[in-house]
Amino acid sequence: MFFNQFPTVTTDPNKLEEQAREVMSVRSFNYVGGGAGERATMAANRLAFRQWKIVPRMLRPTTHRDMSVELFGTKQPNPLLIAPIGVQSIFHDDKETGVASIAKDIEISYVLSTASSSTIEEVAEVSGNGQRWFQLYWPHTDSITISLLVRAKKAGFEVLVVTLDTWALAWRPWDLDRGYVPFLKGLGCAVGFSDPAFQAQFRQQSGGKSVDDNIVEASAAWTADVFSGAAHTWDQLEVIKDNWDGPIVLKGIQSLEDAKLAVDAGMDGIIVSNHGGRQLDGAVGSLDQLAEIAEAVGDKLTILFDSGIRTGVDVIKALSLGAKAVLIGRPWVYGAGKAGKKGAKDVLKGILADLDQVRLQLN
Ligand SMILES: Cc1cc2nc3c(=O)[nH]c(=O)nc-3n(C[C@H](O)[C@H](O)[C@H](O)COP(=O)(O)O)c2cc1C
Ligand SMILES: O=C(O)C(=O)c1ccccc1
Repeated sequence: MFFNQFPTVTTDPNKLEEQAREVMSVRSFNYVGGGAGERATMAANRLAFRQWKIVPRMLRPTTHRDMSVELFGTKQPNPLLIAPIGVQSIFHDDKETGVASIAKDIEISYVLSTASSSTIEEVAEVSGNGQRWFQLYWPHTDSITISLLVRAKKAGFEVLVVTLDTWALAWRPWDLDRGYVPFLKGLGCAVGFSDPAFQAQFRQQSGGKSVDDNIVEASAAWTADVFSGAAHTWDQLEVIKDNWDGPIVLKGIQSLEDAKLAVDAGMDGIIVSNHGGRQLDGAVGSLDQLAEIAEAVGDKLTILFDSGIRTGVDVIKALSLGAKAVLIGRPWVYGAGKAGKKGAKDVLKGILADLDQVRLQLN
């Protein structure tokens, strides 16, 4: 796969961020480019990739470079997924619906975040028969959780991803210094604001007010339910299991102990991830945890990986260490920041093309 015209974005993974910074507003760029604390875990994520190196082999056939993979009974032509990334409207005008539409075009599975600026139903409509998963930021009110799950199922989202590492946003200096909390202004709240159970709760708590006419208050109520800082616990996964008919994947697993608990809890998959170093600064590089976890539980549930993937070689390294597929995060947001959904598409097509070239070199 080659680009036969100039791509909208640089093909150099190390220039992508800089190119996005030139055109994005400072606050939007800082939101995606920033991380927790000193950004030490962000650095550790990349260092972990650098520490693994490949030993090439020769004189083996290269015509068969199929990278397709079957995830939860559905075959996809490549081992990539689009990581759930909230508040797309602060990065580009095409929002989640735009990114979901290009995901369908290039046959990469789309994972929709609860913190989106498009609704579940809007994304389902553009996604059509494209493969789509729903990422849950797990509300504290069960009726709201259940309502989100019912909506996602009805809209054709096949796999549920439950994120465990973000009960509140971490200490992120790049945002804090500018007092930037997008969802307190209603940005990235479309999934919540369109939810009948949340709307009913808000009406009751606010003495009959509607969400649409009271965005600031509604944002505070939504954030209090979803990002209160209070974690759920392993036993509460029953609520989700009872209300989701399909595979469940836990996102944010970093320790072998938790991977084993996920097996005990009857989960179908885990995403070995540290949220791209955005939550716990000082946490280990995500790739450093992958091999141990995959060796211990890789035959009991599906292992997926994210945090730090930038190139085709990175994908190969994560697969070699035991991931069945990987999620791509910041790179496509930088592409979208530069050139909307076309930019996101070119970044993802670039990673696919790079991956194919790497596969060719590997023989
Ligand atoms: C701007 C931004 C927003 C994110 N929003 C979400 C989200 O809504 N839900 C979620 O589970 N993870 C979210 N993540 C984490 C990503 O899904 C993924 O774990 C992370 O981006 C991987 O790190 P990398 O992009 O450095 O490779 C977000 C990440 C970024 C950069
Ligand atoms: O910024 C994030 O990492 C994230 O996960 C998130 C959480 C809430 C709203 C938007 C994004």
